Amino acid sequence: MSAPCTPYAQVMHRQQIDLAEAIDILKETLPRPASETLPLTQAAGRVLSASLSAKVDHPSVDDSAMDGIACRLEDSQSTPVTLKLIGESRAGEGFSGGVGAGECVRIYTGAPVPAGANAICKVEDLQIEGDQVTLLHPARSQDIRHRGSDFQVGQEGLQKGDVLSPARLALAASMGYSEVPVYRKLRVGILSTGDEVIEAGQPLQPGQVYDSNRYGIYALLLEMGLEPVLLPHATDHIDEVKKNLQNADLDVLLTSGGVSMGNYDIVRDLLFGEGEVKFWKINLRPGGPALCGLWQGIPVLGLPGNPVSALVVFEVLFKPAIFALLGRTDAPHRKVRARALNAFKAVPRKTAYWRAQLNAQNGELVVQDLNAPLSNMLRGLAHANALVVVEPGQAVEAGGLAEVIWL
Ligand SMILES: Nc1nc2c(c(=O)[nH]1)N[C@H]1C(S)=C(S)[C@@H](COP(=O)(O)OP(=O)(O)OC[C@H]3O[C@@H](n4cnc5c(N)ncnc54)[C@H](O)[C@@H]3O)O[C@H]1N2
Ligand code: MOO
Repeated sequence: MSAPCTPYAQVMHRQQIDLAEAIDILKETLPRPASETLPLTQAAGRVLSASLSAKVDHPSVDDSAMDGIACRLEDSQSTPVTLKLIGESRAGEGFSGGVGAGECVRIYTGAPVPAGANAICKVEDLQIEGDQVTLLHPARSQDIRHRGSDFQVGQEGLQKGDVLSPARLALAASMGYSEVPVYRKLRVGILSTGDEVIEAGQPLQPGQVYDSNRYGIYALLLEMGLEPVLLPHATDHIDEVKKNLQNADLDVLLTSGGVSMGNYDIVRDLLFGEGEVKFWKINLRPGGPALCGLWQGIPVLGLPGNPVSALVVFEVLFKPAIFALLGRTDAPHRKVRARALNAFKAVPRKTAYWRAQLNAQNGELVVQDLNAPLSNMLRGLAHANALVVVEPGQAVEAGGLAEVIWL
């Protein structure tokens, strides 16, 4: 096979950029998703595309926090005291009369507090005989939940960019919404390349490698609430890549492999030759050769083929860019400082992300290397729950404090 032309040659010495700049450029390259309105049962995990204000007060009336009786506070402070039972207030159906001096009304949790009453005594503190109710302990005004004390009409309860967690979906319902505006899921294509890369489960010849990237990327996309579209794997021929992209109807394309300095790095050649390159190469280890651009109007992020590089670039570049694009109100990563149980090396001119285990030990966070430093060593990443971030020239010594992304 003859080597493909390499138009990258003119730019192979282009300056590398920092990760923060790459995140910004990628975000600007990605399309902002449209909104859609979904019923609450279909909106779990989606991102709100507009803020939601309460349509009602909650609670909608002053109601009881306890099953018991409602009475006047002033009648019930020196106990035991006996009051006259004059009626009942049930949740959904209040007592229409008022509570006067020496009187009380049976009440249940969530039922409206009748006019005249301003305290509740719970049933465990009562002796009830016919219409005579003896309070063994004083009634409490704190057991009344006031109208609008959770939220009031017009109050903003959820913000544009909030991810709809179970509790947020429940809040949307209690604010009066049966459907919510959310961003559409971006359709993200996954295309792995490489003559030596074969489908998992097939017999492996020497020199071949199973396509692990497509499954790691697929799961990461699902985890982020995006729609993965698995495209057929392409060998190292630009025409095959183009054929596999036909009619794919994608918002974004993630490729794996073919972005480095080899003669057969065809994703690089496709973007330099027929597309538009936004950036190529980041001051990052692993994942330095990552490439971003447009091909036929589709934003493309070219992930390096090395399995750890592909997944780490997704985590530290693609994920923050998507969060920024959607204006998500949560952070893409939890960042902590932890005591290093071993040294973590710095890499010249590059920010390094070392795969590690983060744990709590004797009241502090500690972090330990997984002894799988190379970017083909998936075993390390698979057992990591953290990435230790080491800036150039700032190696972390054993016993020192490390910056850690908690995965
Ligand atoms: N002369 C240079 N060579 C390399 C450089 C460099 O700067 N100068 N960078 C190295 C770095 S860093 C990385 S990372 C890789 C990235 O290479 P590519 O993105 O071009 O990927 P490939 O060459 O196609 O593959 C690299 C490696 O990964 C394996 N691979 C590829 N696809 C998959 C897959 N889907 N699942 C599992 N494994 C995969 C492939 O067999 C290779 O072993 O370039 C370095 N070289
Ligand atoms: O992206 Mo590479 O990991 O630095 O081998």
